Amino acid sequence: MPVSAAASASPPAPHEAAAPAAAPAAALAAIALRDLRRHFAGRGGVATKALDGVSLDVAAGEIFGIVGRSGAGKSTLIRCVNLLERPDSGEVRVLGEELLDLDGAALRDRRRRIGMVFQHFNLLSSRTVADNVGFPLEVAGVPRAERETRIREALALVGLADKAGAYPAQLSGGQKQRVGIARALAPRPRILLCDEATSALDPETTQEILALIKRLRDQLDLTVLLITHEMAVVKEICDRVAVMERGQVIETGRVFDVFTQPRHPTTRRFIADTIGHFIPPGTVARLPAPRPGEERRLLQVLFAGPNSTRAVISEASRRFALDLDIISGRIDEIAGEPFGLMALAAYGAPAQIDATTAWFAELGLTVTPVADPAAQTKAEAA
Ligand SMILES: Nc1ncnc2c1ncn2[C@@H]1O[C@H](COP(=O)(O)OP(=O)(O)OP(=O)(O)O)[C@@H](O)[C@H]1O
Repeated sequence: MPVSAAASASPPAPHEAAAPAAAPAAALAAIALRDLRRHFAGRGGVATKALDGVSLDVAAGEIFGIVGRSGAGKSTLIRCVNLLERPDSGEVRVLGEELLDLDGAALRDRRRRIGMVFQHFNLLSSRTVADNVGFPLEVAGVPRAERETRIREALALVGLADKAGAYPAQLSGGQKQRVGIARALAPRPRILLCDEATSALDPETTQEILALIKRLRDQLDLTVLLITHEMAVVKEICDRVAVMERGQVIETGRVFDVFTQPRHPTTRRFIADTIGHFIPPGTVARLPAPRPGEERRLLQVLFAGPNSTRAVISEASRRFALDLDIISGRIDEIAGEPFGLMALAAYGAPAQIDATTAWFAELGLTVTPVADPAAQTKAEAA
């Protein structure tokens, strides 16, 4: 079925967040999933809905992350893309072709365009690095001379040209994962699926492997779909992200937009875990008390884009006749774009503080109230 015809007949992927311009048209999607459902029979006859109507488009050349807690359905979803897992219903279009319509030799052939990298590397311990990398080629019947060329090529791509004769037990975790990636690349795929590829690695090695995946995407023009339970991985390398919960995609969009303007409470929790605690409680304890008739409110302000915060804060103090103390602040980067996170203590009449937060929102700043421990203690005493 031609992709464009199929795309016009299918519903678009739901929950697409801001910046629709960044979302691919289904016709350009390297991977287009529509309404995927996969139920597993559970104990006592209660079915687990591992996938409960998932639709997604992954554009050619992008790194797309799927994030979710354990049991959200991520593994089931990624395994549906190469039909290691067959959905009960839905559509799995990869590189313009419906895979569910294929079987036998045709399906095996199309799967060679989809490489897969695993959390625990899945290397054969009795084989050398070169023989592990060449394994999928051997299975596909690629002649020896061609195999050797491709093995050399794949090992060079991951920086392990000198380890061809080593055995997996002689390698570090990061090197084993590089072998896993070389094995996925040996058949020269167009798509790379990464199933928690860095979850078994320490933070430094994780950074190295993520940088490698990004470089390979650029160098080979790959499309990468990765699943992870860590928003930090998404923040590091993904262009777009989908957040999954209980078999459904609950939010999707450009990584920068999802981080700076999360809409779903689960996404907010994921992001809070990544950005970390922001207002040190000791600092709050040392803040002055509000004057009579005034209120003290703690606010977290996230800003992205052109507004200079310093100018915004002094302007707000003048406009709304209130004091704004900066408690802490930092600049971070998501997908190469800077954003700032600041904690403020606002002192003034409640109506003026409300007007200030409304004005900040109008300027495109994301304002989140933070519980004031002093106010809580007072309320408890009353
Ligand atoms: N083969 C299976 N048989 C029965 N239930 C399954 C099977 N595979 C997955 N499930 C169930 O489907 C749900 C989704 O599982 P899945 O592994 O896709 O989630 P996940 O987000 O990848 O979680 P994890 O990171 O823990 O693997 C879970 O409740 C899981 O127990």
